[in-house]
Amino acid sequence: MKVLSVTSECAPLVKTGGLADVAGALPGALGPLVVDMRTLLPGYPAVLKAAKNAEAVTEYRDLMGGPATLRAAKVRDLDLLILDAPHLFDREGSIYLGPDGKDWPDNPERFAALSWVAAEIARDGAADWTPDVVHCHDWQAALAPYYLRNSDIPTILTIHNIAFHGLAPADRIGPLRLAPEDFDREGYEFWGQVSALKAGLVWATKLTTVSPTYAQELMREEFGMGLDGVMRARRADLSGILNGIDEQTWNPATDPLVTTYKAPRGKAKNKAELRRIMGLPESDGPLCVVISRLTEQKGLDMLIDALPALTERGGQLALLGSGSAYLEYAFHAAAGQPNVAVRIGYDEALSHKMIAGGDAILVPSRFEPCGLTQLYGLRYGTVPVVALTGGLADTVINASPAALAKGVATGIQFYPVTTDALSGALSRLCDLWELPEIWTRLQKNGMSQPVDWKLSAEAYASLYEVVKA
Ligand SMILES: Nc1ncnc2c1ncn2[C@@H]1O[C@H](COP(=O)(O)OP(=O)(O)O[C@H]2O[C@H](CO)[C@@H](O)[C@H](O)[C@H]2O)[C@@H](O)[C@H]1O
Repeated sequence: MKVLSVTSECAPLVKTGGLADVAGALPGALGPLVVDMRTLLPGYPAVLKAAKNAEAVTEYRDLMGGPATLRAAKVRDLDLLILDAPHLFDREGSIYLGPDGKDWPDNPERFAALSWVAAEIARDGAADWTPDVVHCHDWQAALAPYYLRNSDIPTILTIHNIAFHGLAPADRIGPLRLAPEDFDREGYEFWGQVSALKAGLVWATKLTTVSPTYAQELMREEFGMGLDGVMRARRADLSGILNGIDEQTWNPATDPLVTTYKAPRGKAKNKAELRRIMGLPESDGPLCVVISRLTEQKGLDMLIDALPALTERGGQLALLGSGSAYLEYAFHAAAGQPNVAVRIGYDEALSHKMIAGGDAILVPSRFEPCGLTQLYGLRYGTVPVVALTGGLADTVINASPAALAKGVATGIQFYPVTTDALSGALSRLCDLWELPEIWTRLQKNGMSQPVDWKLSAEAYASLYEVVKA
């Protein structure tokens, strides 16, 4: 089975969020299932630098406004096809945002070009390789199923986050190589604009998202971001396949970035080190960590108001994140308290030290397609405190009296997703922290819960067989 994975980011080469982790881990997870996956990725400067010996395999004279070259390279264990299009991708800084912090104005063209080339590879092959299935991720790759609409090549679109639609004004229909007759409610039109994501949702052979609960939520108005009707119409083709984590990178027993451990007591050194790095004093309460993009989705504005429920019981917070100016400012201000430490920025190495050194990890998201940091938390014996939504609902077993009695709980869930309920969850956390036997049980249960890719890779491999048949 040959599968072309089409993505705008891929760890460890280029990452802004969880999409990169998934795109980077899938090929390795699918290898043992005899799936030959190649990854089509934009030729950002960091990618071309990492793939210095990339070989040119196809030239395009005019790809959305300039010439481009498709290059093939192997970087670490990833088989890459890199779209080297300097007019679209040779830019320093963020891969999606210009220096003004706003989307690059030509983002629609940049990722339409990626999708167009995916369709070309699917039709004509590249480097003596032709995929059986095209697996697209998020809006950046969602035009590929549309460009392949008149072929019998099967496509899968995975929704990592339905909040991002890839909208463009209607006057871009021509430049984006779209057929004007499909600009309607049944097609890629969304309230008078072009929606790349909707095109994929309508034309892909199958749709997936990254947890079973989010698959159900997407069909509801509260979560569908205006596309719940499309999701309901495609209900029969939609499934939820839970993300796993890459255990080569995230394993407390082998992680080179932390003092390694196999049992919860091994966390003590990491906790002391984390306190030192973050400048936090000794304290009796639980040390909670957050590693997150700072956006509305992640619900961290509620955490600012709920913090007293933690700090008044001796608890501490260490937060690493970046994003909205308002939240960055609010957390800076919160860091004035002695038991709160905040790092604004993106720091992969620190994120490992935080997961290893924290007692608990907080993920109070308003919606969460899957969520990866709670999975890291489980693996590292860092008890997750999560909102009851999406993949957070599917991956954590709430410490209810019944689950505690049975000895199966792995964390704390709260609902509704409000400041009061989050405060309540932080109080429960402090209660459980004061019961060391139960606390250690939670940690051990989490550490032994499978969070790797095995089952999910099998689910993707079966889906590839279904669409290919
Ligand atoms: N400041 C920082 N420094 C270092 N590392 C940082 C960081 N901020 C975030 N990260 C890392 O980025 C990743 C974020 O992944 P998540 O799944 O939590 O959310 P995201 O919303 O980006 O992903 C979307 O796609 C993924 C993948 O499908 C879904 O799990 C998720 O629900 C969906 O919203 C994690 O690996 C995290 O450690």
